[in-house]
Amino acid sequence: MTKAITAAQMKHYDQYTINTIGIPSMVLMERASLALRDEILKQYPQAQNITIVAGSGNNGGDGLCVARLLQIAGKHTTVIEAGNPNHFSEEHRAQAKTCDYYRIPQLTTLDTIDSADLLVDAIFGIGIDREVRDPYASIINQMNAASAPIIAVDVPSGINTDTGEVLGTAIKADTTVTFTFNKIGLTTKNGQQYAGRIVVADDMGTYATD
Ligand SMILES: NC(=O)C1=CN([C@@H]2O[C@H](COP(=O)(O)OP(=O)(O)OC[C@H]3O[C@@H](n4cnc5c(N)ncnc54)[C@H](O)[C@@H]3O)[C@@H](O)[C@H]2O)[C@H](O)CC1
Ligand SMILES: [K+]
Repeated sequence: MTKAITAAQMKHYDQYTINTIGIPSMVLMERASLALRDEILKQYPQAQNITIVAGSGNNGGDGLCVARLLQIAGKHTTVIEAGNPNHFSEEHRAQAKTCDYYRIPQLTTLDTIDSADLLVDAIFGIGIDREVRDPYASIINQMNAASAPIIAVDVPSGINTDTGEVLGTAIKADTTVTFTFNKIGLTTKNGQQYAGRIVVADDMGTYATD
């Protein structure tokens, strides 16, 4: 049984790694996204048109980062920015700038949700802290209704990381790639139902010993 932790424990490990050990957050983000890219290429090799739906934080930052990595790997990637640009995290902003150089479309329209071969859920990760409302709720519902499989980044958006409960509405993922350790919420019956196949990406550089 692999170890499972809470959002607070994960944040502690991340902050310790970044602020005490000194591995930059962007390095962790790149390494998390490389693990995510590898899982996507392994599990969905046929997917050519991949739409990444990004929230405003670092879960969205992972999404923008993997959009670039997948384009370099020969995929056609499109980002849908679901978050408020005024709330973009520093890392999210940096990843969006990189996507500009790689000419990756960053849209606010939703029609590529229905035409994609694969959807990447990068809306919310361990930072979710309240009920999901519009516009996110309707975007999540549209993603769940689409024909494409969904791979969730770290935690299916809308699922409480610690309890597995649905915060209003949540992504029903085929696969979830969660970073460093599994999350307690994804070991619950409900969490597993929404996470689908869980892959723990455990070598992305976070210093995680107590
Ligand atoms: N070592 C690692 O595991 C790393 C993980 N990374 C990724 O970072 C996210 C956590 O990022 P964070 O910015 O803290 O939060 P989120 O992106 O999950 O949430 C974004 C943002 O959304 C706001 N918010 C929360 N709940 C709601 C809601 N219901 N409605 C609207 N908005 C909401 C809140 O303000 C949050 O700030 C982690 O999951 C990984 O994907 C890093 O990449 C690096 C290493
Ligand atoms: K997510």
